[in-house]
Amino acid sequence: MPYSHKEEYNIKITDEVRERYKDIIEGLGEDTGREGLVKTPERAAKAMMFLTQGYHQDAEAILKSAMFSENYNEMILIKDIEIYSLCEHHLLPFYGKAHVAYIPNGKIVGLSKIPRVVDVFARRLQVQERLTQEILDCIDRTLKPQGVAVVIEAAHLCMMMRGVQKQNSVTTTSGFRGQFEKNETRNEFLKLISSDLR
Ligand SMILES: Nc1nc2c(ncn2[C@@H]2O[C@H](COP(=O)(O)OP(=O)(O)OP(=O)(O)O)[C@@H](O)[C@H]2O)c(=O)[nH]1
Ligand SMILES: [Zn+2]
Repeated sequence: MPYSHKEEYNIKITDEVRERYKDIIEGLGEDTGREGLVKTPERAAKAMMFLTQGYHQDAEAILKSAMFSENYNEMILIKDIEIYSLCEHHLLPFYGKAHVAYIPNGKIVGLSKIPRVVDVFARRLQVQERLTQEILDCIDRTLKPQGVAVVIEAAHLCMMMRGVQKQNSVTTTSGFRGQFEKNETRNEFLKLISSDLR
């Protein structure tokens, strides 16, 4: 069966990334011919393609695919969304939780679409601040809610395995728009994300 344009593109890029990984592994002094490493450049290329697939995904379209008119004017909070991203400085993972809330303005969105949007932006080379902002902007622009809030708490392997080697530090970033710029709403959101209720 002939490959589609997208599949052909993916195969070409994976081939190129595989060859670069081979160079890197050999540059580190390893033998890419030994049994355990023969398929490693290919596996690593596929893993990296998976971890950066967000470049080829459209977060706005994901939200638009499940927007429904609904007269609900309270906060909707999806908390503890696990995130795995790659720090753009060291290409090492950072991981943790995202908490996303919005107050609708006539439209709600299918619940699963929020974590999907989080993944689209997490699966790119990132800094935590931009990841937070991109999720916030996308929901604000597409859903046009009365307010939106995003908090991300994450541990960075580049600060744990190397560099300053701090094992327990957690970085928190946040963004608030519309109603969440008011202290009362923001505090309600912050209280809800700190509760253990599931
Ligand atoms: N603001 C921000 N910085 C990040 C993030 N991920 C990694 N970094 C930081 O990016 C910085 C890069 O600084 P450099 O001095 O160029 O790199 P480096 O010599 O490897 O720095 P050290 O990690 O301190 O050893 C480091 O301070 C990292 O901690 C992130 O998501 N946001
Ligand atoms: Zn880093």
